[in-house]
Order: sequence, then C-alpha cells, then structure tokens
Amino acid sequence: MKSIWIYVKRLHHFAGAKLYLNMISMTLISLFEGIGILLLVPLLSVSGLFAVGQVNIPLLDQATAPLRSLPDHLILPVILGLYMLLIIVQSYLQKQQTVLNIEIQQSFARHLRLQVYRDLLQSNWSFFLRKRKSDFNHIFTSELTRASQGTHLFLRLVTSLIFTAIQVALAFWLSFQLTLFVLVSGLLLALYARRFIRHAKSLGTRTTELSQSYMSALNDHFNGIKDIKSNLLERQHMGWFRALCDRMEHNMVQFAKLQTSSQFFYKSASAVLIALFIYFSFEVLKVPVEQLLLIIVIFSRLWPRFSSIQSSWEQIMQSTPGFDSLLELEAECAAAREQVIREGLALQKPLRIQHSMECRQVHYRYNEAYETYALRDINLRIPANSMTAVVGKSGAGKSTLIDLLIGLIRPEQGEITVDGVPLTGDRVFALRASVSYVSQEPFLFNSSIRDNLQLVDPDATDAKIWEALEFASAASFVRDLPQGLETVIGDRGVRLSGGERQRIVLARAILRKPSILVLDEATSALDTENEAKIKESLDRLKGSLTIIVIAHRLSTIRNADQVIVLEEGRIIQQGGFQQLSGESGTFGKLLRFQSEMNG
Ligand SMILES: Nc1ncnc2c1ncn2[C@@H]1O[C@H](COP(=O)(O)OP(=O)(O)OP(=O)(O)O)[C@@H](O)[C@H]1O
Repeated sequence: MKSIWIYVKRLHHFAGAKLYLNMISMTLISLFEGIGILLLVPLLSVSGLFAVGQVNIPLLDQATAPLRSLPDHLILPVILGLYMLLIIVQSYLQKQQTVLNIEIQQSFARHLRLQVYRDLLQSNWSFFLRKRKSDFNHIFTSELTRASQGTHLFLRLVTSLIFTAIQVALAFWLSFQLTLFVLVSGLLLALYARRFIRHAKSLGTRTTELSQSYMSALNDHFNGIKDIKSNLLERQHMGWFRALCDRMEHNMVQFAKLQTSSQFFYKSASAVLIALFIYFSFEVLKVPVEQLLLIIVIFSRLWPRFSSIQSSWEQIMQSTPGFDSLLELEAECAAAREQVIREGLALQKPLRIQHSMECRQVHYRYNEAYETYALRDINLRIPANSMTAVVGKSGAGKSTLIDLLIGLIRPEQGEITVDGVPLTGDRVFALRASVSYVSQEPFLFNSSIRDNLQLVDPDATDAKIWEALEFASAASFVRDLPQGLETVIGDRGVRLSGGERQRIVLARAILRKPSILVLDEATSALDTENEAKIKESLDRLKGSLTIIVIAHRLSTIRNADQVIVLEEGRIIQQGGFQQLSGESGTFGKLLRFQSEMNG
C-alpha cells in the first residue's frame, strides 16, 4: 500500500492540473450517462408503458414538465434529439478524456524513464560493480512498462470509482433501501475478494523475480553463445532455459486463473444478488415498476464497474512490485550518487598532471565485510608524460589499480595525489575530465565511424579525425573500407575485428586530447600485427601525454619508462623495462615464458 501511495503522490506531483482535468471530464461523462438513463423515463412514457407525471421520481417530474406541455407529435422527436445530443457530447468528452489519459500515462512513463536513467548515470562506479547489467535492462523494459501501466490502471480505477459514486448517488435518489441492499452486498463481496488481491500481489512479486532471471539468462546466454556452440552445450542450455520459461508460463497462467476466478465469483454472485434483489423489490418493498426498471438499468451498468474496480485493483497489486523495484533502485542510486555530475552543472576543468601522480600506502577491498584485499600497500609514482606499464597474472589487481588511479573507486586506506595534492572531492572529476580510457572490450555505437569519433568532439574536422586515426594506426584500414569514415559499424562493432575496434576506440581517445591515456590492452583481440600497430601508436604518443597501459603482451611495452609488476594485490617489482628483464623475479620469468611461446 505504501508504494501505491508514493506512486499516486508522484503522479499527482507530476501531472497536477491534468489529473484534475481528467477527473472533471470523467465526472461529466458519468453525469451525462446518468442523465441518459433518466431520459428513459419520458421515452418509455411515450411508448405508453407508463405516463409521464405518474412516476415517483423526485425532481424528474418537474424536469420533464416542459416536455409535457409540447404537442404530442413533438415529444418523441424532442426526446430523441436530446438523447442524440447527450450521446454526442458524451462521446466527444470521452474521446478527449482518453487522449488526456494517454498523455498523462506516456509523459509520466517518460519522466520515470529519464529519472531512472539519470539516477544510474549519476551513480558511482562501485555501484555498478555490485549490480548485474541485466538488472538494468530488466528495469528499463519490464519494470518501467509495468510501472507505467500502473498509471493507466490507476486512472481506470479512478474513473470507475467516480462513475460508481455518481451512479450510486443517482440510485440512492431513486430508492434508498434498494441501493443500500446492493451496496451492502457489494461490500461483502469486496471483503471476500481481498484474498484475490493478496494473491495478485504475491504473483506480481514472483513475476518480477522471474523476469529478472529471464533477462539475465538471455544476456548471459547470448554473451556466451560462442562458448555454448563451440562446447556443444546447446542441450544443457536449452533445458535450463525451458525450465525458466515453464515457470514464467505457470506464473502468468496462475494470474489469469486468479483473474478469471475472481470474475467468475463476481458474476455468479451478481446473478444470485439480482434474483434476490428483484424478489425483494417486488414482494417485500412493492417498488413501482418504473423505479425498479431504472434501478435495474443503473445497476446493470454499475455492476460491471464493481468487477472492473476489483480487476483494476488486482492488476495494480500485480504491477506494484515493478514500481517497488524502481523505488529500490532509486534509493540505491541516491546512496551512490556522484554529486559533481549533476545535470546543469558546468563540466569540470580538466586537471592536468604537471609533475607526477602518486599512490601512498593505498589499500582497497571490494567488500569491506571480507578480509581479502584486491590491493595492499601500493606505493608508486607516475611521472607526467611518461609511459607506465602494469603487468601481472590474471586477478593480480591491474584493473583495480587503474580504477583507483582514474578516480572510479576510492582507496580504503592511503591516498592518491596529483602534484602532491590529494585526489578527493571535485578534483576526482577534474582528473577524469582529462583521462581517456580504452577498455579491453572497446565500446562502439551502432553508427558510422565518424559518429563514433565525434562523440568526444562534435566539432572535430576531417583533418583532426584523420590525424587521430593515423596516431592510432587505424587510418589505413578505415581508408580501405567501402564508405571510409561513413562506414556504419554493425551491432557492437561486429563488422570490424577486435584489433580494429580497439584502434578506432584508441583514435577516439586521442581525439579527446587527454592528458592521461589509459589502455587496457586486450590479449584476445590482438594478433601480432595488431599488437605491433598498437605499439607503434604508443611509441608515437609517448612523451606528449601520460600513458598507463595494462600489458598482457610484454613486447608492447618494450619502450615503457617504468613497469609495475603486481601479484596478489601487491607490487612485487617496479623499474625500467630493461632493468626488470635483467632481474631474476617474476617479470623476467614472464618475459622468458612469452618469448619461448612466440618462438
Ligand atoms: N567487482 C568485483 N567484486 C569483487 N571482487 C572483485 C571485483 N573485481 C575484481 N575483484 C577481485 O579483485 C582482485 C583483482 O582483480 P582485477 O580485476 O583488478 O585483476 P586483474 O589483474 O585486472 O585481472 P585480469 O587480468 O584478469 O583482468 C581479484 O581477486 C578479483 O577477483
């Protein structure tokens, strides 16, 4: 209930006046519908069923008095004319109100979408380390859809409630006792139907869990499709996926069963009630026929509204877990917010290293609840405009060190300084504004090479773009592509090889004119030729900016000014390439091993 209340408050805050306009039109539509029903009385009197003026409905007799003064042959056309007018006005209002409903729903959905995206973008890196990427896909597809459906359901519920209230008032006016009888019956039904609501809520929670697993399964499976195909694991994966789909199917069928059961219950109960109602009216209350007829007309329209209220309520309860997930994510993002990247805030002036960057007794743990440190007691100095290579086995802590150096994560103990000043507060973002980072899995948009490059500098001229491509040793292969710079890179860059993709991303990094270039060199993506090209680029850039490279192939970093060797989170060797290759430690061993492998 609490989340529904929050939802309504947000919707109210967001839509404000439109929400009230919507409610006013709903009220008018219901009123017109009520008047339409009352017009049945003079209509029936014309048909001779009973005479106008003899019906025992307060006010109606007075209201229909002008009709009675008309010549007989005009009564029917006037009543029908009024009826047509009423229906046309009502339908027009209905049309406007439907559009307004959609506008409210869609703009609120857009608002939620933007809000979630903004929250995510403003969260720090540690937050992303803890989360599964597929959970975000899940939020943006299933949960946001469910939450925005909530607006439609809520507005539908309000419509039904307003309609019901007006029709009930009308019915009270016609006959207090009969209406009371119907309302008490409706209330008893609603009390009994609470079990359906509870069940709907638990099915909704289950839907969230299942669709979350579904998203992450799809993500994992297609990321690992090569693994699946090459290891002939199709059967196992099919089995696993089938089991998940079975559970989803079961869940949805359960919800459909719940809805149909509650509708069945309502309809059966209505049949019993209507029978009792008519018997009671005729035999006990001796209600006049014309009144009874009107009440029956009203309730035959009203009763489906009761079941629609019930069904909307069940659906709302089924979709609240979607909104709960958004609220949960919002709270997590708020706790992980990086204040400096608030929208509208001027971009940080890049912080350029004048002399050096240093780590002093830096310790870092991914989870403070565990004893394992990803990095311990790190002390190092990176001089400005030098090239530093970080090497070590897998899991040694290379990426963690880079993340600390570019301010994505903060040391648990110790400090990082730039030109002697600690890297804290706004300086972290100022530093990041001067960093270009090329990851192991270079990210390219499904767009042209030009668009991908201009992402960092929309005004970059062709000359500047080609210069960057030259620096990244990518110019010759881009020139050979059929459309050159206009070539559209396929989904996640599939139409380019791993090495080519990495060189385009390197060109983009260079185009940004960074003062620090960080390169997480991919082993898998690079063949010897590509590796030589990357080495060429690094040698070309050396001396003009600070380069930090995670090197898997030691031949790439032959010209590095210093090499840092990590093992189990500690620096075990540090020095120039030549110096370390002469020593007997891990680096020498790695170097000999790689030269033997290469032949
Ligand atoms: N998000 C994370 N949560 C918890 N532990 C992590 C996380 N990322 C890395 N670690 C752990 O921290 C340690 C260092 O990992 P890191 O990724 O820095 O190593 P690496 O040298 O870059 O490895 P690789 O060469 O395989 O990329 C490892 O023990 C790893 O399991």
